[in-house]
Formats: sequence, structure tokens, C-alpha cells
Amino acid sequence: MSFSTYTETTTPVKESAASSARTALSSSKGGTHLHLKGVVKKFGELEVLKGIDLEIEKGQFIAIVGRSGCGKSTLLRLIAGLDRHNAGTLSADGHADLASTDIRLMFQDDRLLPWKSVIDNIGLGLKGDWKPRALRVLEEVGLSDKADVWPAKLSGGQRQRVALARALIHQPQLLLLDEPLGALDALTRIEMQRLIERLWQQHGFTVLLVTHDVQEAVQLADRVIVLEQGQIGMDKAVDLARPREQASADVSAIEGKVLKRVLGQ
Ligand SMILES: Nc1ncnc2c1ncn2[C@@H]1O[C@H](COP(=O)(O)OP(=O)(O)OP(=O)(O)O)[C@@H](O)[C@H]1O
Repeated sequence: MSFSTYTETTTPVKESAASSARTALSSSKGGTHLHLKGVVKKFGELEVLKGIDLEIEKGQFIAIVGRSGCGKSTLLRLIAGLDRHNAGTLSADGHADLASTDIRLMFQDDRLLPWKSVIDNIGLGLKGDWKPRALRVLEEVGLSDKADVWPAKLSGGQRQRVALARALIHQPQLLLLDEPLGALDALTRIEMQRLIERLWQQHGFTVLLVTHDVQEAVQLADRVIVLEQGQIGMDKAVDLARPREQASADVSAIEGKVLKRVLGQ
């Protein structure tokens, strides 16, 4: 995937024509969206990803968990096109690269520009009459009244909502979330989890969420993938009705299995 087709939510340098023209994806799942085959990533002598094979369906919510340093962020960065893999292939919708897929990436650090208002952060890099769309996505994330506010005046949770809005305005097909809720307090985190789930259900984009929180993974995802030592150690389907109660027996049972695997027990 070339850098020209990828824009981080931090630096949305272009408005993708494909994105504007594309109607919202159907929320129905089906068909392979993302296909990774034998993906290897090395940093010098260190082989971080050792031949990842992964098929993700359109509209699926995937959570990636695993011990610190197992390669979760590296995998996301390869899919985002921020880094190059050493071997294997990554393709989307049958194309030999990810060039035709609109991908947005969101980090734990919201990376808002402090010298721009909320709405100007959302419209960063966009051309034409983007303000009505920016106001719409702000409404979707529950911040209609914050359009003209400086980021410094917002709470951590509100800033992450703006970061989400900044991704949403591009109508992404694939949303990559790298520990986006890691720095939030427990209650704000739950609110954000619900928001992400609702937006995913409404928009139908595919989500890859990297998280350290196994409970969060099981609560939100259709599949939880455990990365261990650069390989997929577990690929667990979570076939539970939504919304899922944090403390429900079903969630806890799957959480226990995944946690065991993460801990290598
Ligand atoms: N640019 C880089 N140069 C050299 N080594 C790197 C680079 N990026 C990551 N690594 C190494 O690759 C391994 C995997 O890193 P990565 O950030 O993908 O792990 P992670 O699973 O996301 O960890 P964490 O959960 O702590 O965020 C680590 O050993 C890390 O030090």
C-alpha cells in the first residue's frame, strides 16, 4: 500500500476521491476484506512477525491482544502502510495491495493539533464544503457543542471523540485502533467502547483494535486474535449477542480462555 493512499488521522493530508464517492459500506458482513499471507517483519536481526496468515471479512470487528512486544503495533503499522514488510503479501478486496482501501489509524495519543479548533482538526486537509460533514460527525460522537473549542479545553475522552470524528469524516473502510482507550479512566473507557461499537454497527467499516485489555477485546470483537512471539497463537470467535455485559458469564468464560493463552498457561 502506498503512502499516498493512506492518511493517519493525525495527518489527513488529502480528501480521498474514492472516499467521497463511496457510499457508506453496508453493515452486513461477508467476503474477505483483508488478506495477509506469510507476512514477515524484521527489525535488523529481530524477526517480529514470523509469517502471519490472516483473513478478515468485510465489516468484522477484530481485536488483537498479546504480551507487550509481541508485534501488535507492528502488524497494525504494516496494514496502515507506515512500515514495509520483508516477505509475504497484504491485500484488500482482492487487490494485490491495500491501495484502494481507505484506512484510518487512531492511537492512544489523540494527536490533535493544539493550535486548531476542534472543527478545523476534523477538517484538516479536506477541501470544498467539508464543514457540514464535520458538524455531522461531531454530532455522531456527541460533541456538537464543541466545534469551535480548542483541544486543550477538552477532557481526554472528548479528545478521543474528536480523533474518532476525524477518522469518520473520511468514511473509512478499515479503522485501525492502536490502544485508543489506554489512557482513559474506567468510566470514560466504557463510554468510548460503547461509542466505538455503535459507530461500527452504523457505518459497517472493518475494525482492527489492538488492546491490552482482554475483557475489552471479548466485549467488542467478533474475533479475538492472540499474537505470541510474532505468530497467531489463537483466533477465537466471539459469537455472543450485543451489547455484551462486561460481567456476563459468557463474556467471562471466553475472557478466561483468551487470558490463559496470553499468559501462556
Ligand atoms: N522501529 C523499530 N525498530 C526496531 N525495533 C522495533 C521497532 N518497532 C518495534 N520494534 C520491536 O519490535 C517488537 C514488537 O514491537 P511492537 O510495538 O509491535 O509490540 P507490541 O505488541 O505492540 O507491544 P506493546 O503491547 O508494548 O505496545 C519489540 O521488540 C520492539 O522493540
